[in-house]
Amino acid sequence: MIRAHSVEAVRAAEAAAMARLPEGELMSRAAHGLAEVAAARLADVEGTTVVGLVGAGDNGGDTLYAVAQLAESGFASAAVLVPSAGRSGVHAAGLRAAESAGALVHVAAEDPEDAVEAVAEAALVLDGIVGIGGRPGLRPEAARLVDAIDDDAWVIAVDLASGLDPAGESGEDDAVWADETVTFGTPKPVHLLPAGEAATGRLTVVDIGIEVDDVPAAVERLTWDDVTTLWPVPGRGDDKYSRGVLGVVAGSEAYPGAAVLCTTAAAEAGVGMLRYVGTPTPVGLVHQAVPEAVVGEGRVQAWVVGPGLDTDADDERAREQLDAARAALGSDLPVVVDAGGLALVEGRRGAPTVLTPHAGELARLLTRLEGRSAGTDDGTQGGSGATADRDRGERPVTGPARGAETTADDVKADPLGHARRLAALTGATVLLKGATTLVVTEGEPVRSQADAPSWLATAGAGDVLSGVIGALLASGLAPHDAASLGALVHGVAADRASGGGPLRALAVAHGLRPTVRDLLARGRSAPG
Ligand SMILES: NC(=O)C1=CN([C@@H]2O[C@H](COP(=O)(O)OP(=O)(O)OC[C@H]3O[C@@H](n4cnc5c(N)ncnc54)[C@H](O)[C@@H]3O)[C@@H](O)[C@H]2O)[C@@H](O)CC1
Ligand SMILES: Nc1ncnc2c1ncn2[C@@H]1O[C@H](COP(=O)(O)OP(=O)(O)O)[C@@H](O)[C@H]1O
Ligand SMILES: [K+]
Repeated sequence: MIRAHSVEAVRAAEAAAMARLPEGELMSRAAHGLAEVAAARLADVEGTTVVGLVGAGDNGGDTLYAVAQLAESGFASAAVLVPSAGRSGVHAAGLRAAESAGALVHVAAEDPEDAVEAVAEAALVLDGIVGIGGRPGLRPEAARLVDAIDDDAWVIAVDLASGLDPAGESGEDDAVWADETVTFGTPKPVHLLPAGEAATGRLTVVDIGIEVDDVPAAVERLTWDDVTTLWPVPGRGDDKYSRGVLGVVAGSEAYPGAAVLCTTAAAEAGVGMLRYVGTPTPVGLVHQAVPEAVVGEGRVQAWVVGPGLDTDADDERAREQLDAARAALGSDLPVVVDAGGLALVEGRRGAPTVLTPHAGELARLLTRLEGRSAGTDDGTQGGSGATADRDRGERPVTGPARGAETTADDVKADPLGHARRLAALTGATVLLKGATTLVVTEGEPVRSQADAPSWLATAGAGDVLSGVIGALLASGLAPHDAASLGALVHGVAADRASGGGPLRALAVAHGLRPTVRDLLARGRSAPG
């Protein structure tokens, strides 16, 4: 698992490390690690000129020492001092080190043209304008220098790309766009969250000796190794029931294919048994595509409700199916709610729940639930779960924008904030789909998965995802683990099925079995 820590946690760990290490040791380790990465990249880029953009804080200090080391190693190195205070505005000892190593120094406040020219000539740029002490955005004098960076230059962000919000909460257009980020001690939230991930580029973590293993993470990302630990593997004593039965209420006369995609995915993910509830056309298709599935209601350990569900359909079979969907939502069983099922969510359930909206669905659901919470309804889910919620006195629905409309663009501008709002409103695990998929559960570190190729943005891919997560929930995984592990394996299966080319959702579903097999085999062959 990759764990990112908040700025506060990093500062506390840094203070603890500084108390037991000689003065300047942490910065020296950071600068050394940075210079080593830069030297390795210089072997690959055309040209050998390195320019460090140096801001007022310790991020600029790291950069000055790295420029010094690169100059000593024989690279044509320069520092461009960004602050309006010029020389006196940057890390003094770092500046002395850079100058005595032979690096050129350009002071933007004294000769802006000369500074811009120096930046434009660099084959490799170290962005040391601001790090974890930075506020989002770039000041005009910094932006001018950043604009001068050559398109072909390799840009290494020092700790994080300047201009980004270190917490990754607010997006920022005015930031350095790095090819690569060299960060110190531990990743920061911005590196893993949609607001900063693209501008971060490749991420390298340099160990500087700060200790954060026991500190709760702010953001987590599951890696392939986690599949070995988390994936439910049957044992000798298991049977199909003990492994978990999944009920799927999906598909409709309007969207029958969703039922095939969802049940195929659950079967490919290795669920113990599948029950399917639907209308005649998808029932026929599921019979053909997934002969393992048993049609009709019965005892299950978890439900998937919603892929391809047509909540406007009004014939008798459709009404029966919608009744089954509402009963699942009103039950005390774990449920994955996707697509059409989201329209049936009335607020808190008293049982484990994973909501899997994309940005538009999340916006619609928030608008509806927050509109309701502005009125008299207490927002709890109908059925037996609602009674249980009220009896336990769960808190009423609250939200910052009660009654206001939320749009898909609002969600895209602040995915994490909106996913958190829906999680707070419903008590559910919210999986917000996108290039980076977020999994938010109150009281848990946010999980962020970015395993899939852009080709996965194709119709039906979400139906497959809900089937995988349903299979994991039925086997007993907690919603937070089921959702994030499901997103990881779905993304890896998509990547393998794509191989750099077009993808269809059914291929992702069929890729699940070999993907899980290979990820588990990888764990078995790993040393230790
Ligand atoms: N915390 C740690 O464990 C370590 C930190 N180190 C480095 O120290 C950095 C943090 O240093 P600081 O706390 O000095 O903070 P920064 O260097 O990140 O930035 C603070 C300075 O930048 C200015 N500033 C803030 N936002 C700005 C903006 N948008 N445009 C222009 N200027 C802006 C502030 O006025 C302040 O002078 C880390 O990112 C890392 O690079 C390393 O030296 C090693 C260890
Ligand atoms: N740009 C992208 N890169 C990678 N994955 C993406 C991208 N855009 C969407 N996805 C993924 O593709 C899937 C699309 O699901 P969804 O929008 O529900 O489609 P559908 O409703 O047609 O099944 C989700 O798993 C989502 O995370
Ligand atoms: K930086």
